[in-house]
Amino acid sequence: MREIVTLQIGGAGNAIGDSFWHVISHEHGVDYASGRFGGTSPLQLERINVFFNATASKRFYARTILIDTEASTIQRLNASSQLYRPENFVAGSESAGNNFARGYHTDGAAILDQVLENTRREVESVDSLQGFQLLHSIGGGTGSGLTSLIMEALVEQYPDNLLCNYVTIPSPNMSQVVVEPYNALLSTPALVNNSHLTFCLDNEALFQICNRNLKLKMSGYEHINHIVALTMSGITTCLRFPGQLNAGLRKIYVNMVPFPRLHFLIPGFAPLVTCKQQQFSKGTVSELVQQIFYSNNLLCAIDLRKGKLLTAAGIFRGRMSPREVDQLMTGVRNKNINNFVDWIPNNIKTAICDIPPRGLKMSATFIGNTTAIQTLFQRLLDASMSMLRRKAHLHWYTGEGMEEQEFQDAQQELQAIIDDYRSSAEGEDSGGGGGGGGGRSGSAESGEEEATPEAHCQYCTE
Ligand SMILES: Nc1nc2c(ncn2[C@@H]2O[C@H](COP(=O)(O)OP(=O)(O)OP(=O)(O)O)[C@@H](O)[C@H]2O)c(=O)[nH]1
Ligand SMILES: [Mg+2]
Repeated sequence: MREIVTLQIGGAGNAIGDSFWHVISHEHGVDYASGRFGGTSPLQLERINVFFNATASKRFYARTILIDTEASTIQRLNASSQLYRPENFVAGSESAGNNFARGYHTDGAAILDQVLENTRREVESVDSLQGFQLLHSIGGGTGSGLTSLIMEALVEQYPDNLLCNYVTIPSPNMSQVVVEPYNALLSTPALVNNSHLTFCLDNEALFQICNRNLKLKMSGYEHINHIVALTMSGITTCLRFPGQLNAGLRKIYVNMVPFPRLHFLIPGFAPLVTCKQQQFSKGTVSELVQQIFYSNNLLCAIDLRKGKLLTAAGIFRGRMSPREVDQLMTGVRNKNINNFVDWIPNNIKTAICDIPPRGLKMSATFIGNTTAIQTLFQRLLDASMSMLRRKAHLHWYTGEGMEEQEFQDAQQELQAIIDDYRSSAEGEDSGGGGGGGGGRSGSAESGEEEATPEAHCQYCTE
């Protein structure tokens, strides 16, 4: 079995991680509170070991390390579920206070050894590790600084395994902390140089999805995290259920990343509509295909039409015809040929899994590697540069041992990735080297389970 070890880091990383485990434990028939299997289909168990460990007493626990510089966030999770192994909680004594430097150099560094020790124990208990999945924000001090430190250590200790990051990107709509753009900027070098696959989860877009698409009254992150968890469940469908294209992290890497540096992926999800709107929808595969290419359904605040897709994938769930899905996806590419680079033929892939997510008859998850991501990076660069020019708030960082030069280096790295994406839109050599698309678009085998979606809405209580 090709197992994955998850590390959920900091406040956002742990909250999103918890939502993810909620969603996927249900899909695999495992009770979130007790960790006991109560499922009905052998398909739920066939690849459960990718994300869960089984105990001798037939209970399952999430193969995840829960990490934070402050204890309160992860203590709450410890109390809420037996899905988490008590030894896998790693907490420091004080939050990194929204400061990358404290996450990287002091408060975070103080718990690094324990993180690596717990990780080693999980790695040693599996048959054949495929990689790590790291969940974290880049706005917080722990999510940015400690994660960068952990990534450097993982790359050194496990050079043959892949690192996949699910990164929460800050938005002023969701957080008023002024130094978040600095933390995001300082996270760039580790993400560019050490991550193999980086899924960008932009709070700006998620805020809009809740307000505009779902008309939800927002208080806190609960709804946002649920949408993220549904999307992560979609992305990992092929890893967790048998017979799929992109059935491993490495396959996603090979199919989606044409050059090693250009590994920043934009996820999307459909349907993202209210129950009332759902009543007027025909509920067809064609609608899903249209929706996943709408910028309003992306978890990043970018406009797909302002760039070119290097690669794209659609992961469909529910009972549908693989032929129809393939034809519709190819149709989108043919109709919008100018929005796809012409130097990677067959750069759109599909996969189908019979088992729908809870509460839906059908769903589709999008993964896109698009040059339009420049606008997201430019937003982060501009936000940090306006403060950096005046050296505003810099003393919080230099006071913790950082040099001003580290900001300049990070800025250059962010500018370089913007330039790389820009030149690949123009068809020039991005300088990234290596990589390789390859593979024909394929569709998945059908599973056996009869879909039995429950009669409640994913997004509200209507
Ligand atoms: N999507 C989402 N974003 C969150 C959540 N919690 C915090 N954020 C965002 O994450 C950033 C703050 O990062 P946190 O993860 O709370 O910080 P941390 O990693 O714990 O770091 P410190 O608290 O500074 O030690 C801000 O941009 C918040 O808007 C969450 O549950 N979901
Ligand atoms: Mg925190």
